Amino acid sequence: MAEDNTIAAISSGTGTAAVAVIRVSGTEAGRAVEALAGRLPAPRRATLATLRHPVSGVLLDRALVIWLPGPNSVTGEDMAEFQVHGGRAVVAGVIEALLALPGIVPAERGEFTRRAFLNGRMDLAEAEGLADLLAAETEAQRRLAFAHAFGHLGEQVGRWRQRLVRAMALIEAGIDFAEEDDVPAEARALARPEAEALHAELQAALADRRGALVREGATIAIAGRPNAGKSSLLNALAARDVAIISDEPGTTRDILEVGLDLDGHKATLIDTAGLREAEGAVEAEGIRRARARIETADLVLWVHDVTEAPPPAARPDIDSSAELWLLANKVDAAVDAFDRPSWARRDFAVSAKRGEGLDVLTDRLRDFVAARAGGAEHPALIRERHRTNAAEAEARLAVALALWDELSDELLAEELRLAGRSLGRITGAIDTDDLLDVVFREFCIGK
Ligand SMILES: Nc1nc2c(ncn2[C@@H]2O[C@H](COP(=O)(O)OP(=O)(O)OP(=O)(O)O)[C@@H](O)[C@H]2O)c(=O)[nH]1
Ligand SMILES: [K+]
Ligand SMILES: [Mg+2]
Repeated sequence: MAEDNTIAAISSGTGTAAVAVIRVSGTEAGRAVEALAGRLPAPRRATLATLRHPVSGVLLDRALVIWLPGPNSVTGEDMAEFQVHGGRAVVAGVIEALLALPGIVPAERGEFTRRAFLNGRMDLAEAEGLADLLAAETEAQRRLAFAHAFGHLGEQVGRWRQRLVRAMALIEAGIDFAEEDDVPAEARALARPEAEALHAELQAALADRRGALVREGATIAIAGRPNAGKSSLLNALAARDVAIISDEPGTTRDILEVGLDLDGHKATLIDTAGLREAEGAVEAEGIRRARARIETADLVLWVHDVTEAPPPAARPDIDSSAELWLLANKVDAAVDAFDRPSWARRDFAVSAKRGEGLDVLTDRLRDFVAARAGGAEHPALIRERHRTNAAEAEARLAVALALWDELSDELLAEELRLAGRSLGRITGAIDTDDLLDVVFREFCIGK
């Protein structure tokens, strides 16, 4: 699929650097190299060249030039790469020179990757993984993104579609060759286990929430009564003076968020308004927001001021299915022993003010996030788009399985085909030709 324009852009980010990489992709890439460097170097060899402006002849830079003829290039098109000195004026001069050539335009955001996808150099999920790789901030994010950028989801979708194709092949065989004797009558019965297995696999993949946890990070909400020391804890864990702390109950109203990197795992720590009967409209709104945010958290740290009373025996009144940990705070001021109340999964004796117990807490937080996000195999569905398509396929299969004995062969095959289309959308490929291949390969119909 050839694009009309040849695109050019700096690929190494803006700002001064030792080296800047300028990439060109499209049919004019070769001519662009000739125009600036005076000749086309041997393919795939970094070659030192003097670059001049093609119109004015002005000297631009001495640079490494790499000529990458398609289709075996990242985009699938002819490409060229100029590694120039990374000054702003050098980069601007080379780009200006490139754009002065006919047929070369500035690349749009993501356009190199888009062309790579259109030319079949990568599937949609890989393109998304590449975007994640560029955005990765933590080690866990980098690993997941790397897997996805190099085919992890595509391979999984391929295996799912194979199951569908086998099931459809069996059913289609029943349709196309209904008159012939040597096609087993139980084709439909043979197809069902494939559909069931796929359905179960999709359900399991949809139940796996690790992708969002790694990409967006776990949300850890700090909750408790006013003045328990929630904001003090946020500041202590973030090692920054983020939240206002005071001895006045009801200090925090807005939700405050800080990002934590817990040994390579991303987490978002949230400070919330103290929960009580509000004394005014503003505090009431703060409490409403706090409750809403606590509801969706992956973990709730319930901070309790032990100088006031022992921790409550009854579960705090919050709407959340997340694990609740009890933080008995201000142990620097009171050290009475207490039994862990039954609602608390874990308890920690801490002093947000003096830092006592916070190392242990941080270690357990890291374990929590690592256990939730980790696992032998990387998660498959890590974006809402993946989930939507997989959920569509899962719903189609659920219908097909529920009505397996009632639907005609045609309708049953159609349901499965639609499930396959939903799966195909995940990688951006909806091919159907493989269907007949499987009929012949697996079923020996022509015999
Ligand atoms: N002695 C002692 N005092 C603490 C500790 N943690 C917090 N405090 C004090 O408790 C008071 C309230 O602290 P905050 O961090 O503002 O409490 P909060 O839970 O955020 O309060 P609200 O935002 O009003 O709900 C302040 O005077 C803190 O200095 C602690 O570990 N030990
Ligand atoms: K306070
Ligand atoms: Mg506060």
